[in-house]
Amino acid sequence: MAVSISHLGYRKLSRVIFGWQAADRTSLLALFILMEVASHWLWCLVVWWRQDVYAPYVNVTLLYPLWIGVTLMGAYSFWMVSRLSPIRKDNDALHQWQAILVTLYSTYIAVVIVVMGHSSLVAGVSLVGGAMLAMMLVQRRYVWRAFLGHAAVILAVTLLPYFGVTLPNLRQMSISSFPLGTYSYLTYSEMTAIENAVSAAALQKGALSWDSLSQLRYSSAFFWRATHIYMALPKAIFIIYIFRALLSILDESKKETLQHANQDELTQLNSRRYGLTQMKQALKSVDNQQDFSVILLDLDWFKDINDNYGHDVGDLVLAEVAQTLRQFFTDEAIVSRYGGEEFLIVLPDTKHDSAMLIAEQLRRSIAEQVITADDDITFRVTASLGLYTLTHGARSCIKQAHATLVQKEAESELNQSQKVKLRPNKRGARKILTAQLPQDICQRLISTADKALYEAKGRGRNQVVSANAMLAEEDVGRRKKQCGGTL
Ligand SMILES: Nc1nc2c(ncn2[C@@H]2O[C@H](COP(=O)(O)OP(=O)(O)OP(=O)(O)O)[C@@H](O)[C@H]2O)c(=O)[nH]1
Repeated sequence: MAVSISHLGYRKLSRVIFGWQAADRTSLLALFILMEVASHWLWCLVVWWRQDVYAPYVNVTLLYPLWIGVTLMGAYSFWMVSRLSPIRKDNDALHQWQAILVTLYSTYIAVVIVVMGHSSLVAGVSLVGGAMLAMMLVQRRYVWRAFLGHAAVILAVTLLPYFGVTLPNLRQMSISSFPLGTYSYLTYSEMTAIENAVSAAALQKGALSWDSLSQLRYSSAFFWRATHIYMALPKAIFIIYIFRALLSILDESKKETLQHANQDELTQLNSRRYGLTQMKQALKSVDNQQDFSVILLDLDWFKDINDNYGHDVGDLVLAEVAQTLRQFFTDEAIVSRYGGEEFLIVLPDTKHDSAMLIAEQLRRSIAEQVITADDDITFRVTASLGLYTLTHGARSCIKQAHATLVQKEAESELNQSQKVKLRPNKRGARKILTAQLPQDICQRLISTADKALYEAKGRGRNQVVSANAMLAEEDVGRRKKQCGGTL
């Protein structure tokens, strides 16, 4: 459990704590319990010390066993703080200790609440807050069981007096005037009723005067309410503070995870998966009159760069080319690292001729770029590019062909169901309504661009080849029939 000065600070400290091993976090829970128990011990000390003032409302005879119990729990928590870290490797033992710690603490706090006089404030904070804090630090199933046990105790404490069971309570009252003539044993409910009456009397005029305030200060009502606030409020603030830290850490780690999933670490471009997701979305949002272009770019002889200059230099080249791509394109283009030294560029709403022009300019920019690996090593790289533009005409043709296919499938499904006298499948009918572009349309576009890229490599590299032009050279009749040859 090493926390250095540099860790101090809300976020850093929380990160360190949640990064700890289970044994250290259990020790930390024991430390929190120790702190709470110490505050109870202090309360016992003050009441014992000022018996002269508090004797009218505190049953001092019961204070001693409570104080002993608090001391024992404190000693146990203290021992746990130092005991747990060394057994970090023994999982079974650690889990046993965690179960014992949460059970003992739940029992302890339930007894304290009963003996000090249960109030909804203390019971609520202990029940919910204690469980929340413990769940962040130790095995959740133990805390859940302890929480249920604790809830049962609170329910029992609330109901038992109605069945004539009197629970031991530190609260007592000796009143020499109204409403009782002499000291008398009162139940917890009777005492709180009197305390409420005293408070109401003090507040009768709607505002608290100094006289009534001092009258209240020395009353049992004030003492016990102050006690409950002392027990519950710091604990509530502390737990909410820790919970806030946990949530902010969760937010940060969610952001980090998303970034890792969506961004390629080396090039800082979109990852392949995120690039494809964005491409799918872009394809959905282009309107009926817009063309959609896809470029696949692959660096030439990249293996040689790795072999000649080393893998680090290869990485540097990838990062520099990625930088060129970022500078070259506007935000509308979707640029992602598709594979090792392959990049996918999606240009929504871009016609074939404009896309060819862009691809050619890009090829030239990369070829002109001088890579400086070390002070004395400079070289250039080239790239081959394959381009395919899905024209709006081809797109509606594909949609239509796909809709026909889906309809045929649905009809055959319907016939099949009627043959075996099954109820027609509603999904089949819905398919017809939602049929748009086929699910694998992105892969089809990319593989068409890939064919053009392969052709560019075959033609000697460092050039742009259009898949549309390649397809145009193929059998026109077949292409017309099938909406663009290979697609
Ligand atoms: N440094 C580095 N190399 C990578 C990375 N990813 C893939 N490579 C390497 O890229 C090289 C790709 O080699 P090839 O597929 O033969 O391609 P090429 O040498 O560029 O040849 P052509 O594509 O035919 O021009 C392989 O040696 C991979 O190990 C990476 O992230 N960093």
